[in-house]
Amino acid sequence: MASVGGVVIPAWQDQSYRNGIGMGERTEFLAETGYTGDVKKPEEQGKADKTTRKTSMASVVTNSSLPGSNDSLVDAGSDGEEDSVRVVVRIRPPNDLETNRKDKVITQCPGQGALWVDTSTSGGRPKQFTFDGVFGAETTQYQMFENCGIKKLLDMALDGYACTAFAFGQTGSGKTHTITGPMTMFEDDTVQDAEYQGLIQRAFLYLFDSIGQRKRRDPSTVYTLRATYLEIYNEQVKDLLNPADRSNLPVRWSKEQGFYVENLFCPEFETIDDIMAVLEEGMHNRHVGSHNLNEHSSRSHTMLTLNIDSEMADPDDDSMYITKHGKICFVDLAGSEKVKESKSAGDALVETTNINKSLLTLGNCISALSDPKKRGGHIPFRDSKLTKLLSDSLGGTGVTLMVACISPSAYNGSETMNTLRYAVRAKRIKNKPLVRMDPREKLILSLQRELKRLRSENEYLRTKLNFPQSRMGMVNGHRKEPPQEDEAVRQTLVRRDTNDSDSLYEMLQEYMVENENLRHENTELFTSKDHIQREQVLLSRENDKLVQKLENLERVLAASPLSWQTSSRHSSGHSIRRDSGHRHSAHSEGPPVTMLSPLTKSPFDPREAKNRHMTTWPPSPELQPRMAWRSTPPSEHSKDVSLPPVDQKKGIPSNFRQQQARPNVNASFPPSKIPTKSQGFSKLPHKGTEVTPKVMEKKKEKKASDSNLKKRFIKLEASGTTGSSQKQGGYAERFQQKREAMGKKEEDSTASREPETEKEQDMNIAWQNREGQRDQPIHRHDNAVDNHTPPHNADKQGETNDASPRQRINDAQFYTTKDSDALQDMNAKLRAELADLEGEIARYKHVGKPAQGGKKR
Ligand SMILES: Nc1ncnc2c1ncn2[C@@H]1O[C@H](COP(=O)(O)OP(=O)(O)OP(=O)(O)O)[C@@H](O)[C@H]1O
Repeated sequence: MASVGGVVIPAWQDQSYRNGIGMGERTEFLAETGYTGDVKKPEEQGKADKTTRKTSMASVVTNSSLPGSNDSLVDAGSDGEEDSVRVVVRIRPPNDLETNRKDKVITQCPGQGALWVDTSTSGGRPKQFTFDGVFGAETTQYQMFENCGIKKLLDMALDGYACTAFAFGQTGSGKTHTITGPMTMFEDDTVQDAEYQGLIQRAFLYLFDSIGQRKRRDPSTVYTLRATYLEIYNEQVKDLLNPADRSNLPVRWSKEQGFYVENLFCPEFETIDDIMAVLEEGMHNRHVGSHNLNEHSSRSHTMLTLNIDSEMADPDDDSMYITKHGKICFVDLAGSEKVKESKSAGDALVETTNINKSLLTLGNCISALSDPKKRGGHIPFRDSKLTKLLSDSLGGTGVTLMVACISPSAYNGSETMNTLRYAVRAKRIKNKPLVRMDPREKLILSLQRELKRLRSENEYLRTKLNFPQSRMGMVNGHRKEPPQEDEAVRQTLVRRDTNDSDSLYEMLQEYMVENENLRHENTELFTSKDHIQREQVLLSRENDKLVQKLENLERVLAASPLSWQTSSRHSSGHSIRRDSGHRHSAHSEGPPVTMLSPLTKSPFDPREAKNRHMTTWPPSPELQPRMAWRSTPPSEHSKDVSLPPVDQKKGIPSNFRQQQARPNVNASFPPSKIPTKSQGFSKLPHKGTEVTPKVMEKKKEKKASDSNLKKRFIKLEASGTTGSSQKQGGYAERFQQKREAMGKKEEDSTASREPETEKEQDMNIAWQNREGQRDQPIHRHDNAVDNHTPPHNADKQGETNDASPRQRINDAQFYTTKDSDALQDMNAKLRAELADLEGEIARYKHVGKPAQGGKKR
């Protein structure tokens, strides 16, 4: 970007030809013309620079985002970004007539897109304009092509956009010279100097060169070029490539194409010579006349359109081919003329009237389109064939470059001002460029992309929720074709004849059905995930309560003489003391339940999920010992299960409960899987090991004062009426012995159980950390539980359940059915444990009551 004189031009024109005056000359010019109105002080200019730079930068960003093969593919099917019509001005050199008259030159171009026009001769004040580029009288055809922005348009046409370059201005201002080169080039075969070639010929060369480069980059891309050449003469459309048929071709409208000319001859060409021949043919056939202002005056508007179809493999899916229909249209408008100046008469007068009429309509359309208030309203495109055919280029989905051609002479001052006013308005017109594709193909492409995204989302959710993998291509629960076949069919269909609309329609339907199914399935998965989260939070909470209750009971029992008494009754010799090793479930013949303390905090507490990051099986090392009782990973339980039907009321899979249920809890407790001391349990600082005989004694003393149980124990002790106490001595004595024995055992165990390996140390540290978290107040989770909101979501301020799908997927990784399995199992285990303890207590009550009441047999 460069900035001179308060005007900034976009980068694509920065190296443009400068044929204007510098800053010094500017002052001189303004002084000469007596103009002071718009002169800015240097500091004001700085501000203006910044403002303009901002706008221009935005424009550059828009420009650069549009072309480019991959970007445009991404944009296909979606609304394009708004893009202003580009307007450049070209000033022709004074002609012989003007030179002879010694007309005053009223135009100056200081560079950077600025144009000053001295209208003092017609009583006006000097005017300042800014365009996307201003090209002075010395500008060569080459410089014009390189810098006006046409190259950008050609690139975009190759990318599938509809592009239009047109020249407008008064008669004799140099439109034809700019678009095709001087008319004499086509009349006199001797004048074939490449130097005079206009934008069209240079564009042809550029296109062939670009296509060659693109083909080298991607040999699979196929380009097809076709051309049409028409003129609008006296409001009638004529085919310049089919001069034999001089009939008036109808202009029609269709939803897909917009306005188009019916029955136009549209030859395909493959070489640069062919297309040059097309141009020459058209130039020979167009209506040209002569009048006072121009010896070779165009009496019609001409349109040369190059259709560029490109078929290429979809970069996202090799089997899919995309056909884009880009085009570049060169429009050489007939010039407006004042009849009294041109002295037209007869047929020429009719021509002039028609030309002026259509140009007036064009002007009205431009005015309406440039006015934000009128833009959404009626635009009078239908008032002329010219505006009908230019409707897509103006305010449509095309990309447009306008070259305003003007004379430097003061004699043509008012015409020049008219042209420039239209140019200023045209600059305000916004288009929304879109890649042109077959609508069905475009839909297929967008459906394919959505399908791909939904599939990966579906697979991801299934993995995270531990559901069986989906079978791709399911339609209403039934596969239509195996995947390979599906691909082959798709490929065949895509490489179809364009008329094969049935195949396309079928394919479209299949994609739509599959996408719909996937969307539905994904919604169900998300719902399931939410319910799993809620279930887990509730389960975890219940587990905590159970553990708490269990601990209380155990502590009471451990501190009571009953523990000794009861354990002594068990032939197995297992103590209910947790650290004594094992304890049989009261209700099963299964292996003994492992120590309770490691479970006092749910290892799968979803409320800690954020810190855990346990997303795969097997779980993280610190969790493995506590999960070792599982003989098989949960995924194996559900490996062959298809996606469970969803309970509509609850929104969770109807067999979700069954999946989680463990009919025989102990059946999944193989003894071999019980964690041993060598697995790092002996050092775990659970409450059992913390309760040393001394502590227990203190606790016992404290609790004894207010515990009914203790009162009963005391009575029992005093009476010494129990069978066991009679057999083995007094309660207090036995209890003391037991405590001593246990304390010794624990000391031995602690001394001999220094961590042996690094892994074991890590596990112990991990466990200690977990135990540390355990002491955190539980109520920090309760809000989340009560609100039925996953706690980690609740932590985030202002975040609700309508998070984006991606966010929801990310959340899902912490809530798997593995976690639910573990929580369910633990719950069952804790309940069994509790029942066991309650059984113990009941037994005690049974034993204690007779002693109390003196009725025991
Ligand atoms: N930039 C230029 N450099 C040199 N000569 C030019 C330039 N522009 C125009 N001319 C000459 O001026 C004359 C008129 O130009 P041209 O025919 O292109 O005008 P026009 O705008 O197409 O007019 P009309 O609307 O009547 O067709 C031609 O002889 C042409 O060669």
